[in-house]
Amino acid sequence: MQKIISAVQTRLADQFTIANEPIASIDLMERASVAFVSRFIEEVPLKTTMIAVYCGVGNNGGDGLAIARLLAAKSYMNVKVIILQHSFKTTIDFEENLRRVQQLKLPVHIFQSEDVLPIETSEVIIDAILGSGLNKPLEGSLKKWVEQLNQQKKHVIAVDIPTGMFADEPNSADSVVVKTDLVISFQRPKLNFLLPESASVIKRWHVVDIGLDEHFIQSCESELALIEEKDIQSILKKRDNFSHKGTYGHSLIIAGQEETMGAALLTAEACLNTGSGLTTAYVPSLGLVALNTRLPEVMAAIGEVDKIQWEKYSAVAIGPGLGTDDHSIEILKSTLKNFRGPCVFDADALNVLSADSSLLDLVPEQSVLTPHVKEFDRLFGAHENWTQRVKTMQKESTERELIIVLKNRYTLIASPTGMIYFNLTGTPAMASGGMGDVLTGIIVSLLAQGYSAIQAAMAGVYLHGKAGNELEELGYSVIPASKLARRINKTIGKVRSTK
Ligand SMILES: NC(=O)C1=CN([C@@H]2O[C@H](COP(=O)(O)OP(=O)(O)OC[C@H]3O[C@@H](n4cnc5c(N)ncnc54)[C@H](O)[C@@H]3O)[C@@H](O)[C@H]2O)[C@H](O)CC1
Ligand SMILES: [K+]
Repeated sequence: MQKIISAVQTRLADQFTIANEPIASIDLMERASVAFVSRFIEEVPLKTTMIAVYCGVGNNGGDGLAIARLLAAKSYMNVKVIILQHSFKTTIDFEENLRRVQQLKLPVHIFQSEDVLPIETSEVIIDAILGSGLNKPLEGSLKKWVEQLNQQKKHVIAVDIPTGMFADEPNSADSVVVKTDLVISFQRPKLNFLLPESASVIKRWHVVDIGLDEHFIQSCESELALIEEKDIQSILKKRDNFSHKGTYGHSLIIAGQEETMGAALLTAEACLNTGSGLTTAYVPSLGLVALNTRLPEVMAAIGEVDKIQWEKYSAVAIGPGLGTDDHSIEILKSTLKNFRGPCVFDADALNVLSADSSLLDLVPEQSVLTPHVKEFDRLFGAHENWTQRVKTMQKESTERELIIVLKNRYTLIASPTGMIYFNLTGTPAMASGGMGDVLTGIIVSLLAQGYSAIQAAMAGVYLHGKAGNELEELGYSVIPASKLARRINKTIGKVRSTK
C-alpha cells in the first residue's frame, strides 16, 4: 500500500530526505531531473526534436533548467529555455541551475510580466512553470501566458504537475491550467490525478522515483492510499491440497429480468471463474434455458422469494439487471431480512435503496456497495465535485460500517476504518456494458470463499482491472464483459503464482 500524500507533506518529505539521507537540495533536484529525463527519452526519442522548456522561478523552474541541461547532455540538439519571470523571488536552486545552463550556452529567453510571448515554434513543450508550490489559481500575466500556450496545441509534458493545478485541493472548473499530454510526476501521483476532473488537463501521467524517504512518506498521516499488487498477493490464499468445493463457499446471485438476463449471466460467470465452490443464480424462470445453456456449472433458483433457502449460501450478490419493480423490492427486502452472511449490493439493488432510505439503513455492516457515480449520487445526494464525493464516501462508510466501491477509471474503495484506497489497474478499454456485473460476480465469489469484505472489495477491484490490462495487451481495444468474466480465472492464477 502506498500512502498518497499532500503537497505540504511532500515538502516535508523533501526536507526530511535532505536532512537525513543526507543529500544537498541541489542534488535532490538533479536526481529528480535525471528521473524525469529518463522517462522523457522514452516519450520523445528523436534527438532532433525542437524542445522548449518553459520555466518559472521556483523549484519547478529549477527542475526545468536542470532538465534542459541534461537533455542537451543527452545530445538533444534543439533545446531552448524560456523563463517566465512571474516574480522576482527566485529560489537558490533555480539560480544555481540557471548559472549551469548559462555556462552551457543554451538559448535562454526571459519574459517579464506584461511581455507578450511569441508564437512557439518548438514541437514539444516541457512545462516547468509552477509545480506543487501553487498557492492560488493563475491570474494576470501567468494566466495569459498559459492560455496562449494552451491554444498552440503542442505536445506538452509537465514536470511533476501541470502548472495551475492544485495537487490535492479542488480545482475550480474555470481555472486555467496547462493542458498536458503527459505528466512525469515525482514519487507519488497527486490526489487530483486520480479524480475524473483531471481528464481535461492530463491525458496520461507517470510517476518516477526520486528517492524521497519512503519510510517518512509511509509514516505520514494520510487516509488515502494506492493498492499495490503485493497487497493483493498477501490477501489471496492458496487452494489447499485436501480442499473441495465446500471449502470455497456457495454464492447466490440475485439478478436478471427478461430483458436483462445477460447481467445475471455475466455476474454468475465471473463468480464461477473467480473460484466460488458453488454458484446459484436466482433468476426469472424464462432465463433458465439461457443459464443452463451458457453456464452448466451454475445452479438455478427460481420461484417464490420465500422459498429461498438462505442458510445454504455463504454470500449473496443482488442487483445486476434486477429492475426496480415491486418484485425486485420484495426480493431486496427479503434479502435484508433473512440473509445473515456477507452481501454485495449493486445496480438496481442500489437504485431501490436510494428510493427508500429506511431500506438503506437496514443494510448490514460490512456489506459491499458497488455504485457507479450516478448510483452513488442517487444514494447519497448530488455532489459538485469528486473531492466532495471522496468526503461523502468516507463519512458514509465509517458511519454505516460499509465498504463502498465507487467505480471509475481509478476505482475508489472506502473502508469503515476511514481509509480510501485507489485502484490503478484497469483501462478505458473496459468502459463497456456489463463490466460492473462482472465486478459484482468477482466480489461475491471472494466473499463466499471467506475473504473479509474489505479484502474481497480490494482484491476484486484490482483483479478485475488487471484482467482488463492483460486483455488490452493481447490486442483488445474494447473488452466485452464476458471476455473479462472468463479471463479473471487466469489473472488470479498469475497474481497468486508470483507470490
Ligand atoms: N517535492 C520534492 O521533493 C521536490 C520538488 N522539486 C520541485 O519543486 C517543486 C515545488 O517547488 P516550489 O519552489 O515549492 O514551488 P513552485 O516552483 O511550484 O512555485 C514557485 C513559487 O511560485 C509562487 N506561486 C505559487 N502559485 C502562484 C500563482 N498562482 N501565481 C504566481 N506565483 C505563484 C510561490 O511563491 C511559489 O513558491 C515541485 O513541484 C518539484 O517540481 C524538486 O526539484 C525536487 C524535490
Ligand atoms: K509544472
